[in-house]
Amino acid sequence: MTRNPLKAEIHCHIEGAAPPALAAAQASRYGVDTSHILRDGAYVWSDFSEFLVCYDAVAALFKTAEDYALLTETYLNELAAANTIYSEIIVSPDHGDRIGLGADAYLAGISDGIRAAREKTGIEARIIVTGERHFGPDRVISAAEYAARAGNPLVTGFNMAGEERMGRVGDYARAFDIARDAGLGLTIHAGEVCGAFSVSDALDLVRPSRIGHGVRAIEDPAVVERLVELGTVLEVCPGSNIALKVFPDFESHPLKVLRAAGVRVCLNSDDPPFFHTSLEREYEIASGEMRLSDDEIDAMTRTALEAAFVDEETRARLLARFDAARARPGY
Ligand SMILES: Nc1ncnc2[nH]cnc12
Ligand SMILES: [Zn+2]
Repeated sequence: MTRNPLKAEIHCHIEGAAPPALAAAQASRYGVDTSHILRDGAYVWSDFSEFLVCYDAVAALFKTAEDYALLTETYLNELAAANTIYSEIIVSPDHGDRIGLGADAYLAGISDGIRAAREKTGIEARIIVTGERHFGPDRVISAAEYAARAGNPLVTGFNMAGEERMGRVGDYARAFDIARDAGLGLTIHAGEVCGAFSVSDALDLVRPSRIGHGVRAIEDPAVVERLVELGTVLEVCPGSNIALKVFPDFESHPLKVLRAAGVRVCLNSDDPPFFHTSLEREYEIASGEMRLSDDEIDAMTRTALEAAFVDEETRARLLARFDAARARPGY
């Protein structure tokens, strides 16, 4: 019998988790033509720029707080069914604004979805507010200001996603200062589309405890060394990296090498249906294609829980649940 380990993830974009069937249902409800982004039950894009366009078009199909509650609960229930005990969801108040819903209702819907899933399944989840880099520094700063004053106990972190090739990290550093001053955990997409310089810029100018992807640090041993010294956690998303052609195949993906070098890494799904993956599938890839042992995989789950943006009492509870499961005979 194959193992069904306990799982955790700290990097998944909420709109990126929309199953194509749900997006299609939303489109027909609102009378939106999706033939350019959705074909034969799959999202249509061919490179990173097109992926971002497709992502924004899918996001625009969710228009009310109830839509967002449904999307969030659907995703978390699916994670819980795959033995997942913790999830961090990346959300963009800009998307709430762009559809005219407003950031407050957007966040309220997502929070309702989290509470509903927790009640049904026991899964714990938190929200990371993100700025979208391709919307420019002013919007990213506004997103940080919004996160800082949200006053929502589920909002525990700040991120920057989007087009990594736009501007330099320094252009956005002020947003991270605002989020840091508000006590939010910091993470940033870097070293995904751009090379190791982007990771060192992030370390210098943002000083995050985690980096989204970060895998192209592998191109510069000095940057890998810095990640080890600082204990920065890389939120690695192998299926995403292969789908976006950051690396040609799982064989050449650097997860294993980074791990062996002492970098703290964990497994994540990023935008699962866009990349034909799921968190469950990422765990299968780690053990199958990447030949990581059960202990190595469990160590990555533990790293995700150690790096989670939660209060210490919640972290202790999650780690106790994880350790108790591992101690059971036959785990
Ligand atoms: N993989 C990714 N990289 C950057 N921004 C994103 N937004 C959603 N998915 C993303
Ligand atoms: Zn991401």
